[in-house]
Amino acid sequence: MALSLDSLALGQFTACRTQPNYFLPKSSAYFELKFNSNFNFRSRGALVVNSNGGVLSSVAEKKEGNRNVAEKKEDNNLDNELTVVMKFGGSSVATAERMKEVAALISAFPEERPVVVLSAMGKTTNKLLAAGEKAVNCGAFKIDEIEEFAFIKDLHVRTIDELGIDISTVSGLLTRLEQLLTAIAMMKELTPRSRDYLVSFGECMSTRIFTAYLNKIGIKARQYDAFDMGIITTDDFTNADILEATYPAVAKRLYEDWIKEPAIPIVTGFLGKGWKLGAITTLGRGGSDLTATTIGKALGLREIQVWKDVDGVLTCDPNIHPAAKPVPHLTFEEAAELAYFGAQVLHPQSMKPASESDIPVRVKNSYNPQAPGTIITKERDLSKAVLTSIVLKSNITMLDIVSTRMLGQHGFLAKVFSIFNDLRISVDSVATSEVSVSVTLDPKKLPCDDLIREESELDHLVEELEKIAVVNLLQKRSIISLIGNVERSSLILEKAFSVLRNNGVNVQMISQGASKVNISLVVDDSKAKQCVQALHSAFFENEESHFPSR
Ligand SMILES: Nc1ncnc2c1ncn2[C@@H]1O[C@H](COP(=O)(O)OP(=O)(O)O)[C@@H](O)[C@H]1O
Ligand SMILES: N[C@@H](CC(=O)OP(=O)(O)O)C(=O)O
Repeated sequence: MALSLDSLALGQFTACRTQPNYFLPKSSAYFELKFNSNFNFRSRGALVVNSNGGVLSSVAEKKEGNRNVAEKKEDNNLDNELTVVMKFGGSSVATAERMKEVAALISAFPEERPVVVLSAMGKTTNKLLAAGEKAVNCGAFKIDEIEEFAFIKDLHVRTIDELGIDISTVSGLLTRLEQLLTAIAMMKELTPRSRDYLVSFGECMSTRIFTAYLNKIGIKARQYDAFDMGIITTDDFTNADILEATYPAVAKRLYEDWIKEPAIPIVTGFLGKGWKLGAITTLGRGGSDLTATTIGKALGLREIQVWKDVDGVLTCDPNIHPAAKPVPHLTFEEAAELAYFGAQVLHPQSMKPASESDIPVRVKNSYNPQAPGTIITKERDLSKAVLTSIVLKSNITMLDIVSTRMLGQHGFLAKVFSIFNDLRISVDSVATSEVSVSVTLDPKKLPCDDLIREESELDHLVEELEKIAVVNLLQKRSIISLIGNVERSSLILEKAFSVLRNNGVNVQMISQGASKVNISLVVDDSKAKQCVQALHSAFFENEESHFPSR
């Protein structure tokens, strides 16, 4: 395949053809590059080209790893490159006033040149989903009567008025949103693909409004829809995974635009484009965190900041226990376990790109920017660490599966997990004995999108398992995850079981397994919040007990 390669806009290079360690579109080729870019930093990179020699994507990876900004300043004239990602969630951009605060935050760090990732304003995503559900049954001529649609229009038009920018910033999107809701009403159907297109309007509007405001106050900014910027995903609508081809694609687009005319990129969080169908996808609820860490990895930036409405990652969910306190420092592993086992503060997959590129993540409070927040890095000093945080995931289903001795022990576990695999059902935690295995699974992760099908999925799973085992299905359970220093697990368990015993709570399953930082305990939903409060009091507050006398 004759490939004619043009010199990159980034600079001259030498290229050698190799194979990448990730998915490559058909009839394309991958070249390792050694080139001295116009950014005056020596780096190597990768180039994906198609059979006509057209550059599909490229990436500039820093050879020296992540050096701090001060060091790089010595490499003459490096003060023109992007330095950090700043992600602002819905709570941080919920109103015009909040957007002004965020603009002030961005301009408060003149030495930084951020890539800004925004979520939809406030609870717009929830409102869009509710509007879509109502559109299915309301009739094509009654879209205007959907209160959530009216709320969305009013919020965005009012925000534009208060910021003093032109309504044309979002008028086209609002028209298309009404057309989409009408189409959903006519089809009487809201598919996962339509759902993703529907929610995308939230981030598309918030980023356009914010970009227009920044340019109005003299801060040069450029808006990007992530699905047109190189965030390439699987086609798993509502829960798509980022594909490796994203990193060179995003790097190419942002660096080339930055070279042509430096302007702060304002990128839609949460969104991507499926590589096969080319349709808009979303990264799972809270997915803007993953957008931020993905961009940080793609550009090899110094730090990824995730701005929230709390003073960092806390010792538990503040909605469960107001005494929750900020955790100053976490490892990527601790943060990933926290997020996976239910801490809404971070998207479950968001730590992976940051950990892979060893870029620190800082969780800050946009309502209290003076607070230090939480820094998340590869390692931290655990010498004084016992318990770091308590996480609660409710409404979990537990399965006790006892072998009927129809299979030799070696075959029992293999057969059990092959059934889960065949039904595409993921398992959260496992505890096994010689003749039984207990697993927990999150109904929200069942491969279906409604409650009725959820029950039938579970019935099908039990039916298959009962061919080789006696199955006990236990619903309305909670997993309490104790994230901490595994070297102190005996102390953690001794204290935790004392607290739970004093609360009259029976632990139905315990799992520590592969994770070195997480001990999971399964209890009844009805007791879970009380347990978290009592555990928090015992581990993070004064020593006296907070339990009812027994
Ligand atoms: N361990 C925790 N630490 C901090 N916040 C938590 C924790 N567990 C749950 N939360 C909740 O997560 C919220 C912040 O996450 P999120 O709603 O995604 O913020 P944003 O929309 O700004 O990205 C907090 O308001 C808090 O209620
Ligand atoms: N707006 C999307 C994406 C997101 O990450 O939002 P937030 O940053 O507010 O959690 C959602 O609600 O899921």
